Amino acid sequence: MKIVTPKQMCRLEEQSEKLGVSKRQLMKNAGRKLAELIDSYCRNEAKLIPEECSVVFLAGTGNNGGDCYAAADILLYKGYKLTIIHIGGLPKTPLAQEMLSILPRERITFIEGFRSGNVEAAIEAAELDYMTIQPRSAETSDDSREHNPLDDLLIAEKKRMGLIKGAVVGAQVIVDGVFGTGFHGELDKDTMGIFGIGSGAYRIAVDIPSGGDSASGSISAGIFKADETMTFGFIKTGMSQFPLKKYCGRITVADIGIPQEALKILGGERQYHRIERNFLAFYPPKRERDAHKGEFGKVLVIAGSSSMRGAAAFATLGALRSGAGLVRLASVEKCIDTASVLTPEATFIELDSDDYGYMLYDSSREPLAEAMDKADAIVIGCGMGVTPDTVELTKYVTSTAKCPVIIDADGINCIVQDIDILTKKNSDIIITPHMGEMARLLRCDVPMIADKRFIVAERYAAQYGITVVLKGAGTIVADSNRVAVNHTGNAGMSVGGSGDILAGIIGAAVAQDCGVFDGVCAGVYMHGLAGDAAAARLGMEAMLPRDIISSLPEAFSLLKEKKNNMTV
Ligand SMILES: NC(=O)C1=CN([C@@H]2O[C@H](COP(=O)(O)OP(=O)(O)OC[C@H]3O[C@@H](n4cnc5c(N)ncnc54)[C@H](O)[C@@H]3O)[C@@H](O)[C@H]2O)[C@@H](O)CC1
Ligand SMILES: [K+]
Repeated sequence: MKIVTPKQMCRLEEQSEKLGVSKRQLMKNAGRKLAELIDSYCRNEAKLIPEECSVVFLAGTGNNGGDCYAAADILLYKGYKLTIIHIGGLPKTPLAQEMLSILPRERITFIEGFRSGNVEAAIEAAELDYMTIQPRSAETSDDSREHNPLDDLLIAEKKRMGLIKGAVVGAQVIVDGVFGTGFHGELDKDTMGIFGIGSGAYRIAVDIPSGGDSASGSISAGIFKADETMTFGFIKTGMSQFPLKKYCGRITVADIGIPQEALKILGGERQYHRIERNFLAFYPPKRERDAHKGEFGKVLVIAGSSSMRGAAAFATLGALRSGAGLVRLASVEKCIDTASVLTPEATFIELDSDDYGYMLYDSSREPLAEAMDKADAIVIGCGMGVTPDTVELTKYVTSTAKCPVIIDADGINCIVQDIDILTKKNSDIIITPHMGEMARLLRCDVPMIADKRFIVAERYAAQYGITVVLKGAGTIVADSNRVAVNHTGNAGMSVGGSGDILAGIIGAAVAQDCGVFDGVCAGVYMHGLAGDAAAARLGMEAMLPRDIISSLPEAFSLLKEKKNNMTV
């Protein structure tokens, strides 16, 4: 499924206008889809008739609010009880103003959900009064107090707040149309307060939950928490990322009539996708009845050290369980002893180690050169340690390999030591950092990466001409002109060892001639799908990385089922 950045969405809307579908029409269509969603929820899920349903729209000053007015126009004639709370002021965009102007004011309850300047002044004055004026003497009775006009304003303000609270608490549906793709910065306290009013209503966000950054997925404090988000045209990139994704609830994509032809405007730029069934049409490659092992790719895994033996075994098993024809593990003796018990199907190349159990460079070159020559994909780094020798080894591999190289874990830490590993490459390179490793690569803090996952992955991929797999919930795969986001996987996979398996699965997909970008996407998706199958069987708490491996057969069946049933 295609996803877009908010900027791309704006360009699509502009182009749509040029092609004859005006923004006004798009807003009307958005309103109609939103009204259909609300109507369907009330009738089919809440099992209520419109006359029993109170729908409260929280409408901001921009076009997101405009969508609410367009929806209200339709719901009103179906018989719904409607309240519109203006948040932040009255509409400012011409389209939203027009949509509001056609609503029959007498049939809708309108509430100002923002303070006027006078009220702000009254509150300030009251606070000042509270802080500076001495307590009145016992003889001064209330009757003798001078009438203060500010008191009237404060009473009116209390009443206004009471009205807002009453409307929200009594609603069956609350619709958040405060901010859409135009949001930036932080929510103000008033808006947060209104979002925070407790209510049993069904909460629908229009386009994106207000307070969310539709480009990056970062959020402001007090963001609207939706049960469902109806987004228009396409899912926005930020909605595929956490924390925003958590606040979207169920996501429905509404077709608002953007002409297919408008998409051509995005032709020359980076394309964004969600990885799903359609994306994996080529995967796994077909197995003919007379196929032999040589047809399904040879993966060379260079991994492990005497203190991290499991990592090498996991990467090897990940590759074997994902269809690779032949898998060779090059590692130190202790690691091979462990891996040969766990993965007898693999073959092994024993490399010399230093006194601490890490691979040595000089003596490894020759045996590796021969193995690299035969490989269709190389996985390097899992549990390898970072020493001057492993740095040299990684550089040697990327500068001489003739097939794609997947650099994981300590392989990435080696890049931190020597960027030549990426600049002097001889073939396609894929790096698979989690956010901590990416932060080390960029010499910055993890929160900086978390806030800008797309930008970071895209720019790093473009800068070095490589494929970046930025791991974490909503893993991003980026090369120089494409970005794909994964949605499979769960928190039970956040255990040491999961990443090694992913590197092996990607190695197998790439070795099976699936193409680098597509193969990487397939690997990321299958890893998550196997994790989901393991979590369903064992629970997120108890599952182990080895269960991801044992769930790979189920994941392949699930993928086949999805393809047969045409589900995502
Ligand atoms: N342009 C179009 O053709 C269409 C737009 N649509 C809707 O329009 C939305 C985008 O509308 P807008 O661009 O008007 O933007 P929004 O409605 O998201 O935001 C409106 C205003 O809020 C202000 N604002 C942003 N952050 C703020 C903050 N932290 N505190 C206070 N004010 C803040 C902005 O400056 C802007 O003036 C979409 O999300 C979608 O819902 C849909 O109607 C479909 C068609
Ligand atoms: K919204």
